[in-house]
Amino acid sequence: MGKPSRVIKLGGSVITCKSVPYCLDVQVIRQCIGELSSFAEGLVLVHGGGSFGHYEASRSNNVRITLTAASMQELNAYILREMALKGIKAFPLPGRFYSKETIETILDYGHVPVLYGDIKQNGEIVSGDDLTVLVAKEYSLTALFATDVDGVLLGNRVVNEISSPIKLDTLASKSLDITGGMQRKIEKIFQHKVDAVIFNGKKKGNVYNALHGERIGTFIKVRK
Ligand SMILES: Nc1ncnc2c1ncn2[C@@H]1O[C@H](COP(=O)(O)OP(=O)(O)OP(=O)(O)O)[C@@H](O)[C@H]1O
Ligand SMILES: C=C(C)CCOP(=O)(O)O
Repeated sequence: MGKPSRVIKLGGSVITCKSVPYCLDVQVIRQCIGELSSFAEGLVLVHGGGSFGHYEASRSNNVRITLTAASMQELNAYILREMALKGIKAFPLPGRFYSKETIETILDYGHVPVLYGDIKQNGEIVSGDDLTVLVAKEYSLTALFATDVDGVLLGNRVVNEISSPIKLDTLASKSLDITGGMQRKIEKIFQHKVDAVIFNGKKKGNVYNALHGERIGTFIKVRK
């Protein structure tokens, strides 16, 4: 069975303009997909919700669940098409259908599984952060998180390495986020005991460098 060799999440803050509803950062999406194309073999790609899923999930109306699911499907379809344009065989796996077996089957057929943050019928949100740490844990991989900041910031400076849970001074957010942002991401990484890298995915070369195993951004060292 195909086993993943790398897992990376392109955060919603990277692939969308997170403060503007339904706004894709097309140039950055193309740049990221171009950079990850050299690592397609064994790759698991996850993406977040940004101003698609977070926008719809934070509105209150009686079709919130429908629109949240639809917005994420729409964002995912865009990512899949851009991957296809680069010749990458990619196949969607909505977060609500996550299973290790499905990932391995998609890999067996020679596709890159593209998982994404999602909503279930009962309204429960499945965060792309959870999916990323689950895959990293299952296959003992380092979870790579591309965001729109250079790493974890403490007093305006990027922390190079974190080896115990920290409480962040949360930066004032200009955008909607219903899954807990950077603080929850770090908590989930420690809860699931996976190593992780948090870096700026908007900057050219960073997705390539992270997948290549270079030290960029913040390294979260959890495993002994
Ligand atoms: N101390 C901090 N260090 C770094 N980022 C922080 C901090 N406090 C808040 N943030 C915010 O965290 C954001 C990144 O986390 P967020 O979960 O929003 O990203 P994402 O995973 O790309 O988004 P999505 O959930 O849409 O996929 C940054 O945009 C930044 O403003
Ligand atoms: C808001 C929705 C539907 C997805 C959340 O996924 P995330 O952006 O990875 O936290």
